[in-house]
Amino acid sequence: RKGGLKAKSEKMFGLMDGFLKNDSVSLQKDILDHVEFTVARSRFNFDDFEAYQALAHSVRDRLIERWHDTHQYFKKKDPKRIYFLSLEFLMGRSLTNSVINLGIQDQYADALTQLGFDFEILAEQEGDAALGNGGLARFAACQMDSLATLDYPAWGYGLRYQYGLFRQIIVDGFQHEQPDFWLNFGNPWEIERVHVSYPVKFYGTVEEEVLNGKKCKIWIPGESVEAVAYDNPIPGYGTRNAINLRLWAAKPSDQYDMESYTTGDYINAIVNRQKAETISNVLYPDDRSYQGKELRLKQQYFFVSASLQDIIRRFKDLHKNFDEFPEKIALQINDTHPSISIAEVMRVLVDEEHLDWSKAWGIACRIFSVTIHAVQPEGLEKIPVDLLGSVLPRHLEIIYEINFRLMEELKKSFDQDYDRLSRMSIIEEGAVKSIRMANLSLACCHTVNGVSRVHLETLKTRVFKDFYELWPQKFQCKTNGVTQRRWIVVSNPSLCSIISKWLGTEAWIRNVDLIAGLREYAKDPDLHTEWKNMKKVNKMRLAEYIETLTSVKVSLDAMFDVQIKRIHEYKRQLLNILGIIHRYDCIKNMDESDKRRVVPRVCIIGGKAAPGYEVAKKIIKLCHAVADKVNSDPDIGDLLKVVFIPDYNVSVAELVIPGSDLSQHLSTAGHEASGTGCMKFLMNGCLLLATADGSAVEIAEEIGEANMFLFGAKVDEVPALREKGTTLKGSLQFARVVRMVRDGYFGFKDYFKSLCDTVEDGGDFYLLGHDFASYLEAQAAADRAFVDQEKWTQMSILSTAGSGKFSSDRTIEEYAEQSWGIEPCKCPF
Ligand SMILES: [N-]=[N+]=N[C@]1([C@H](N)O)O[C@H](CO)[C@@H](O)[C@H](O)[C@H]1O
Repeated sequence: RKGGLKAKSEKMFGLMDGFLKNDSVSLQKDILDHVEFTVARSRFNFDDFEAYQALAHSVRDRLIERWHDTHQYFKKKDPKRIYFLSLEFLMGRSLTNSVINLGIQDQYADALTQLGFDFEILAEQEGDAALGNGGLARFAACQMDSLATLDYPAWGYGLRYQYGLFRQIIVDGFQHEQPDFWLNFGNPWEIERVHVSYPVKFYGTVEEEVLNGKKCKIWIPGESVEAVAYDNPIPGYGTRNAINLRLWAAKPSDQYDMESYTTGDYINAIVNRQKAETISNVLYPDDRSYQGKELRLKQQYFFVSASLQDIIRRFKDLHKNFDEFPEKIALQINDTHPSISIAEVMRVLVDEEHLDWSKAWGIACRIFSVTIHAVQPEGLEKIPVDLLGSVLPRHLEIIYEINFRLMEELKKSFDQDYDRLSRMSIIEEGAVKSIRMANLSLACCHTVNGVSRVHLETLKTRVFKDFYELWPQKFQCKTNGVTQRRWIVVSNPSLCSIISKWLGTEAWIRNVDLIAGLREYAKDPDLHTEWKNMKKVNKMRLAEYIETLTSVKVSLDAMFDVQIKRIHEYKRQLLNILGIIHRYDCIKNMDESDKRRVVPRVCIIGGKAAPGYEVAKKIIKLCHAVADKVNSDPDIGDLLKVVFIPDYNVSVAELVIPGSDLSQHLSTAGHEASGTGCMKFLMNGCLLLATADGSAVEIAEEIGEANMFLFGAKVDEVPALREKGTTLKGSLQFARVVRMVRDGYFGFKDYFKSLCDTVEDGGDFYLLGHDFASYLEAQAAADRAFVDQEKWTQMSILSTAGSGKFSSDRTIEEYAEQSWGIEPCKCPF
């Protein structure tokens, strides 16, 4: 059989005429072949979208080629693998990133030119894969790019939502949500693996029976759904490695309950089967946490069960003994969303592989690690016991057993300290008895990661204080990072060329610490000229986009001041808008000579509000109401323009960030676990105006506080300030601008009343009033700096030069060395 197989593969290899060719002519041939044979259009008559589809399929061929070679090699070397489980992946577009990482962008650009097409125009045909909400989801995507580029043997696992994050439509300044039919015209970047599918069980009961003299539990499920794999090759940059992001879609299981058919209840059977498919239908659109939604729990267990069945099958292909499991597998769960996987591993090892409990638990504790993205305890997931008991009865039993043994262990250290025991319990007593998924994760995971140094301190001293005092060794900091491939090379090619030119190498794209080499040229006038021109080119592109979308004409000489992120009270977009009202009010009361000294601004805000988040939706409306007033006021002209960019997503970020001069990160200190948008702006030489919160603290250490504009209460000052409550008075300017909104200066007086109430009369939980004065000072400092364009350009260059730490490559290397214990496994050919 071995001989036969060997002969067969030699024959196969013989037939294969080597690797796909990437010269322009070969690419032209492949693209036209896909027009005719994949898109099935005549090669003499096809439109831009069909050209894009054909182009995408020709790129996909090259991804698949590397995907195969990489996985053949992983199989051969059998290294320890990292499996990254995330309920969300915000991938964005794939075309440009793929051809750049494959290293064949120029060849494709030439091939298309020969065929009479423009690469950039075809790239615009692609829709975003928006399978996530915000930072946590994009963090997962950046991680995958770095895992591939650094040649780590890694897999990503998630859900293939039929509908991605809703499209944001703005009507009369109000947000409306539209479903995101992202799969309508197919998805060339995925490969449906009909042969890779697993049954996933739900509901039912748990029976006990004796097997070989040992009592064991049998779960009799009530429903079964089929999980089918869709593979998305993730190419590394400057390497042949291409790893896999395997997303699961729910299909009706092929088990026919003949019962219903015989009774002619056919329709019902079909409806039930369709119900099964809904599990992977839609992404929950809220960046905050979810308490007790049945479908959400089913989504979490669905992808966890399918992923673990797939992981264990792959392990068993090469290994017989589960003692080797922790040597070969590391499991990273992205926040607590996949933490039901801990109970699932215990169920499989104990109930199906018949390992005894402590052996199984020992294995679980050696394979799992978790990244926590939330800061506030109320942001931590809890699942009602009744719900879990109904959907996953055996898992509830297992979690009770885990908790029982945890409590027994804790009693050894904290015998009478019942408050601590109840705080650390995985089971939360109370009105709604619930499972604390974070406590389950902390009880099992060998490593618990915070996403910035400030965040980890908050987890150690507040959120998980009890667990930190018991297991300090588990708590590690892995400050987030973003990939410079997408956030410089793909989205800002002119900056990419400048950096490579002045560093005299492109090696920084794989080894970003080299970017610090720009520091020595920070005052170089030639670099300043090129740098300013690069920013101008990107600002022109952004200005055109703004005019097309909102018909607002903006001046390129103005400072482009940007705040783009999910709309949330703690991110304080309202502080930005109240600052704009103050600026508007000041200009209105200026005489012409004063106006000549005003630094013109274009204030750009963008972001989606969770559909049910009324306060956030009011903030979006207020932004539009202020924009309508300011932009139509002849006294203001180009001194101030306000623009809300609708439907903010990864592709919009790739256009806005390179064209930004100043970006705002205004979270009340202690509320932003990290923030990753700030890192993308930093890489693109955009100056930061920020509170000392999350990763902004580490950014200030890397570039120097003098190269950014910090303001506001510090993390350790906030609790005391909140104590002050009503006595805490905002500045006069603050009271004035809130009054203008409350009095209906921008209209919608009644509608904005509750919004004003959130920041006045002692209700100002996020301290907008307290921080307003220092916020205006920081804004004034930014104005003064912007006037001195050489100073500003120097600060901009030093921002990019100091951004190396915030590459997801550094983040991944830390996870690999300190958490996962994995080594690179580079595909040789
Ligand atoms: N969920 N969650 N958490 C977040 C973001 N909202 O997605 O994760 C992001 C990624 O870790 C953080 O940057 C951000 O501060 C934090 O709020």
